[in-house]
Amino acid sequence: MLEAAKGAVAEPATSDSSTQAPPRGYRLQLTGVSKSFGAVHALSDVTLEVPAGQIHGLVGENGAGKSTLMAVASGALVPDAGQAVVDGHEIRGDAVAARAAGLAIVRQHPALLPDLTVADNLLLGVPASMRPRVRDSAAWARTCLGAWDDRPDIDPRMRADALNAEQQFIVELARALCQAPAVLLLDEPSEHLRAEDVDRLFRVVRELAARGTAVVYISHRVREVRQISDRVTVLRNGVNRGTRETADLDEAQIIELIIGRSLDAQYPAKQPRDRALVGRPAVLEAYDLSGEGFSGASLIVEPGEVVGLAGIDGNGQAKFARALAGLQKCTGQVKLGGYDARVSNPVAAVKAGIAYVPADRHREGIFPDLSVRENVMIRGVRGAARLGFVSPRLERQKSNEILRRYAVKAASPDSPITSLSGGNQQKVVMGGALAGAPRLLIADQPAQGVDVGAKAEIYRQLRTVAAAGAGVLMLSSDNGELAGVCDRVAVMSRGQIVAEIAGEELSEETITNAVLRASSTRDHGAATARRFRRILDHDGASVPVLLALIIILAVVAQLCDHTYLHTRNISLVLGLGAILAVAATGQGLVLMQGGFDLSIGPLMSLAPVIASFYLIGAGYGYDLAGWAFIVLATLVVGLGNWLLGAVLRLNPMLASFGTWTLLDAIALILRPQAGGLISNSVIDKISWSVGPIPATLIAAAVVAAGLELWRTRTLRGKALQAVGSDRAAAHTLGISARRASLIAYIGSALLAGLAGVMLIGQIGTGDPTAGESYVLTSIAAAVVGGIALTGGRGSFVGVLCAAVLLVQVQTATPYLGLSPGWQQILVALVTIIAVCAYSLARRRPAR
Ligand SMILES: Nc1ncnc2c1ncn2[C@@H]1O[C@H](COP(=O)(O)OP(=O)(O)OP(=O)(O)O)[C@@H](O)[C@H]1O
Repeated sequence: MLEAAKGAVAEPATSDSSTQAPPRGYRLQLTGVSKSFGAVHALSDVTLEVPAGQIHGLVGENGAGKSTLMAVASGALVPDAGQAVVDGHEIRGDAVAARAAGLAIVRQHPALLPDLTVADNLLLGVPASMRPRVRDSAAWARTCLGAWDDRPDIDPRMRADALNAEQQFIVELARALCQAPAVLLLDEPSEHLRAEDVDRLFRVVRELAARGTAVVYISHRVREVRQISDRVTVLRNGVNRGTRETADLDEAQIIELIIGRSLDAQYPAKQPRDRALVGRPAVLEAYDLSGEGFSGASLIVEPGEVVGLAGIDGNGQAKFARALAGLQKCTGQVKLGGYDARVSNPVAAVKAGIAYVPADRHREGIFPDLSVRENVMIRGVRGAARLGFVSPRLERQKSNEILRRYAVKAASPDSPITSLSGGNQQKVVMGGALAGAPRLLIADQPAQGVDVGAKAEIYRQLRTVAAAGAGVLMLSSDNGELAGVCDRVAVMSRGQIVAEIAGEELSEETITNAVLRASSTRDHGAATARRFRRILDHDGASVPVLLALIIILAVVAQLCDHTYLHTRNISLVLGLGAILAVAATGQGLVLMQGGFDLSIGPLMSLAPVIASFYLIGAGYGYDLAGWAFIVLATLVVGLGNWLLGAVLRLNPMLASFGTWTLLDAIALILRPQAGGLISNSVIDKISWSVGPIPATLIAAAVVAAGLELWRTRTLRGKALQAVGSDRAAAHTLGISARRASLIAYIGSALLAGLAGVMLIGQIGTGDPTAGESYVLTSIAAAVVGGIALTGGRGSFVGVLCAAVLLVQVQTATPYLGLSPGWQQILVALVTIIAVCAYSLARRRPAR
């Protein structure tokens, strides 16, 4: 096994190292593994053993159980029966233990945390013993990525959701490779890679195997499995159908083992176009189309024709196709069926009869909250609608027909789409698009991740749709597939169509030649725009803007009324700003991990209420009891919110609404009306200030800066963001969501308690409603400060600035000559503008 030192990455194989004898014995042993999901038996008594240095192909139809088996091996799933052993360590549903034992997995759908940077994703995804110091992570990540590509176009500071599917996959791959794993599981690794990168992958995999890594290689590309693997295991319906030496099998035999019968032909026969279609206007005429990534591209698709778009990824073909589907702006002329058409947006494109199947199934293809049936019908729903009404009977009938035709393996049509295997999800997306009887079908990687049997069915359907008079534009990184299915293939390079191949000339070789001969580009354009976007995208980008707004507002208010910048007024704004800042920081902590806390305001009220009974100058014992009760109350509330939200899994908003009501009631029982004077010595201590700067603001700044450091410089801080960013991916990486929630809720309650204590300095009495206004303003300040309501990102220093700004907006209105009603209007305006600005800055261009 490669030596992977802390903070280092695996050295690329040298001729010396590759000649070392690999360690003996099985590095991966899966014995008698069974796993069911309800009525679906995903695995039944499967045994798979991979010795050191072996590359083991794992093949089978969609839904055969390959990914489930790998999930058991990697600790993501607990088997119902059987055992998984990685390099001598038994693994049972513990991803961290599997990783520590030397297992690395490259999943079909990369488990990346979208709001975190590439460097953070790499850092959190490797075993603890290999992690560098957090502040060295960017340089370390560069080395990790460099192990895959010596000129990586991925900046470790980019957020994962800014990467395209191929780049995301490369990050997942780099994460696995830099661990120098004892066992490497590759689940359909070539689906996201360009042809030349597949060769590189093979090289890397062979080097790892030569050093003793046991590799499991899952793929539907039988030719690749034959090329790379030493032995091959076939799974069918969750059962191991046998393990053989790969060299003993040819492609046809492997296919036969996979589908249980021989496949007549992978590609359908290309019938000549129906005579009736000849002479009809072209389905698509695109003239001189230009947009981001392509220019001057012209293409015609005749009725009955399947046209392919080939080219090295990043040469404009995907963007050209998206522009035709109305998903990207472009100039030029588009005609559909002989008439000028506007495809300026997807609604117009769909109305014009264009159906688009995206390459990125997870981001744009499936509707994860809907069932299999709903996902099928949502694309082809027009076929089941009469006068705008959808007939449930027809919908059921049509969706069942499509599920049957593509042999979609699902427990029931009403199961959630996310319970389907990756390839079955792709079949649903394709089946739905084809059912919509489009005039022009644009399919980007239509057979991605689909098994050989269903691939053949998809190809047949593409030809059938065309034969019926539609036009098909197909994009694929597999030139063999383009040659097999298309009548004509256009090759794109540097955003332009540089060649067209048709008829007898059309073959995998001619396409590959044309692609390689064309000078290509890899989308490095718009680097400046990307740099600017990265600046905007930075979590701390809000801070200078908010500070500038604070100064501008102060100057304007001072110009309107020269008493505005009076020391007392400054002190008041900063004092109130500090209270809101601490409350909003607590709110931000919870929001960042994907929760919500409505109990902050009422908990703030409780502090002065408790203080009004105990902190009244009645002696040391009373003081001690008062402070102890305040701390205890915050801890109990924090723990309660955590139990309800993270353990009992109640909706966090509803759970904390319950706590809010309860706390309100307790405060009102203790003090039905404001009363009870808190001792002056306590108030004086809280209200202490340095010139116009209150001590509370200094405390708020220390809290914000401390949490900011914690968030950016510690693994716990990053883990909290990871949970908010994508709970499922965080779970896969072995990050405990419960622990992150506990930190967030306890932290939030403690900060609410601190804000309540600060409130004592302002009101000096036990007011049971004093904190009420902070329920919503704490959320507003957190959002204006840049914390995403969806979790995963934001800046605590931004929250501090936003709190001061919001208080300043409220206090400046009389100085600006506005009536008190304007206070709320201005706060609402600032919040809405901030939300719009953040969502624009964080919007990702579709890829
Ligand atoms: N979380 C889940 N809930 C319900 N069913 C599931 C779940 N995960 C997998 N399954 C089912 O288990 C079976 C095996 O799925 P698995 O993802 O292992 O197949 P696969 O061989 O990897 O397929 P593909 O080649 O399409 O990726 C499928 O029928 C799938 O629908």
